[in-house]
Amino acid sequence: MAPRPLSQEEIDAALAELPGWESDGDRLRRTYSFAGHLPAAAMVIHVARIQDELDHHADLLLGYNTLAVSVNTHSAGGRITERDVELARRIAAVAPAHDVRS
Ligand SMILES: C[C@H](O)[C@H](O)[C@H]1CNC2=NC(N)=NC(=O)C2=N1
Repeated sequence: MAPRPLSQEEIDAALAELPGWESDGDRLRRTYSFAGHLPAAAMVIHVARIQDELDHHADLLLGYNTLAVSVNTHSAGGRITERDVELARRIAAVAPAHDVRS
């Protein structure tokens, strides 16, 4: 069964516990900055492992020292669900180990 889209109140409550993450209503987003390119690239691999574990996959855009993460739930028509919040929480939990600068 497809997960249920979250209400705006549920999204706001989730974002209150996810510093630096934001939403345009249809996606959860955050851009992380790192000390250089290799830390940013290593974060991609770490996020990819989490995504395969959760079977839930964000769009990732790797820059020189940045990684932009943007996620919604395809099976919910591109809306935000608890699966997106769970992925964001997992990413937020590992980010400090990658020398995030902002
Ligand atoms: C078959 C597989 O479980 C689905 O395609 C998964 C994979 N990753 C996914 N990722 C995202 N962001 N949304 C989905 O609905 C989704 N579905």
